[in-house]
Amino acid sequence: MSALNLELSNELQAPALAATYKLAGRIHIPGVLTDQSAKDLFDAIADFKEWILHLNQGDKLFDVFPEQRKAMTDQQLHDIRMAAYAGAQKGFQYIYDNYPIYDAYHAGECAKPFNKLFEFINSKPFIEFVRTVTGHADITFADAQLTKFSPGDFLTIHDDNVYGKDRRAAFVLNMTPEWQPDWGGILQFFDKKKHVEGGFTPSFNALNIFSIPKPHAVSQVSTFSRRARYSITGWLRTGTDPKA
Ligand SMILES: O=C(O)CCC(=O)C(=O)O
Ligand SMILES: [Fe+2]
Repeated sequence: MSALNLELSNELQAPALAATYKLAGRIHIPGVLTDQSAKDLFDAIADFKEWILHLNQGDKLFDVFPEQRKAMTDQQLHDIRMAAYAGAQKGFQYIYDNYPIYDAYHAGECAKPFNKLFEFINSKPFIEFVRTVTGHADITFADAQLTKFSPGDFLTIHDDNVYGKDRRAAFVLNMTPEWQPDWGGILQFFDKKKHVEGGFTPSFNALNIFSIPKPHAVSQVSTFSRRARYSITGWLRTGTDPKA
């Protein structure tokens, strides 16, 4: 695959988007990349094979790297999944595949096509666009991971607020072509009484941005979903990138 050359659509109306964001604290921006960029990015993601199975066990992170995963039996993988389901009955839980673009980039080992993706989300046009939309003129960099939610995967309610990370807003760029709301994987937002106050269906080439802290979740992808839910997710941060 040739190098990814990503560009923002030139039809984006940043000031109007900023007005919506100011009112709601969140926004769904369809058609954020040019059609060619979105297609090339999707092709790179669909080709990618080095997914890490990413879940928590209580407060601890639990990653299953590709080599370990290949060596596991179906029963072992099933048991891990059942442990995640049991965890979700008690508290905060997630299980999905990821690839830590930000960490890999700074370690000098980012999988080839995604170097360019990381550079794009930290490029002047992208940072200026998200500064305008969010009203946070002090955003200086973005971190990112690639995520893949397969049938059964989910991320329960949380608010993204981590002390010391200086996150100004969260972003999710959805990259699965065609998605039915019945397939789950909805980014849901909750009010103080835990009612669903709104949600974004993952639509292809749409960028969701939301303020922090804001309780949200990714609903479980249905067992009958015909696709996996692919996204690039991360945080728009201020200050000096500690890994740069
Ligand atoms: O994938 C999404 O829509 C949101 C992901 C998320 O909330 C997170 O990674 O903290
Ligand atoms: Fe989140």
